[in-house]
Amino acid sequence: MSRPQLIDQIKQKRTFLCVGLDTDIDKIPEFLKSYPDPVFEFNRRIIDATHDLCIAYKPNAAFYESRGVNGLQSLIATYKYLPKNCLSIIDAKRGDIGNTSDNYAKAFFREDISEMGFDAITVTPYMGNDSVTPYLKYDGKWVILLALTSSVGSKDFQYLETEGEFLYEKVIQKANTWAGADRLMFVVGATKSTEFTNIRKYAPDNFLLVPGVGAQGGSLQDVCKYGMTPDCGLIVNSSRSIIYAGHDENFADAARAEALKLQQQMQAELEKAEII
Ligand SMILES: O=c1ccn([C@@H]2O[C@H](COP(=O)(O)O)[C@@H](O)[C@H]2O)c(=O)[nH]1
Repeated sequence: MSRPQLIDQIKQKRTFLCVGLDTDIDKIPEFLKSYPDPVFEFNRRIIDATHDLCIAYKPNAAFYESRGVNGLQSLIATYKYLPKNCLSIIDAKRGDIGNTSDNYAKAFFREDISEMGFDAITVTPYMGNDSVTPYLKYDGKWVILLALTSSVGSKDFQYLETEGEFLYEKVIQKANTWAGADRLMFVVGATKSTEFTNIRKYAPDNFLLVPGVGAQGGSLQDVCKYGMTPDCGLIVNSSRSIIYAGHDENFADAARAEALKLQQQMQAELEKAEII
């Protein structure tokens, strides 16, 4: 999905919500366990219940890889089921030397080889240019680089000062010399909303993938106040607060109700900023 298509989806659907598919087999309703692929069945019902309220889905690779071959089958089935008008993000947080990154890129971008052709992948920046460029070779695919994460541990490295700047500021500036805002996004945690004004100095046009609203307590309103651009520039993810909102046969309805609350708040923010 290109940048203009993404912006168009945000305006049409009046939302910039990403539903995180962090599907833990131990947390899904018991009645789904009789299905051949319970995790896929759970995801399928969540997607059916939310696709008009969001513009992206983000399966987190850890929840699938931890189940070995079965998990990979669930991930592939989920990828294939994702609506084409939603940005598909694999939250894999990969990063390694060039030839290894080439293979991570194949794993998640080359549908002809791996059966998965996600639109975007999250990547860690700390091994530098040659670890990131293999993902940028794929025209039309997005790299979403970790900049300032929602984690408490972000202070350990991302706030280290070097040449008068925080490391996360350097990451954003350097990475923006590798690709444009039509291919590169950054992860910035909603729990860091006070930093958004600063981040926009270095990333005025990039879309930001913002996790941390919902279970981690980040404020959607603050994220919008300090991080929104004339193109919206935000994809706000929520995983647990949506997908585990209900625990019985009605879990998909409960997920929809939570997604709807966020969509309505996002619509209000888009209207306030006169984007729609
Ligand atoms: O800084 C980061 C980067 C990634 N994540 C991921 O986003 C979701 C958040 O899930 P919630 O249930 O809404 O808290 C999850 O997949 C994380 O691995 C993040 O939280 N912070």
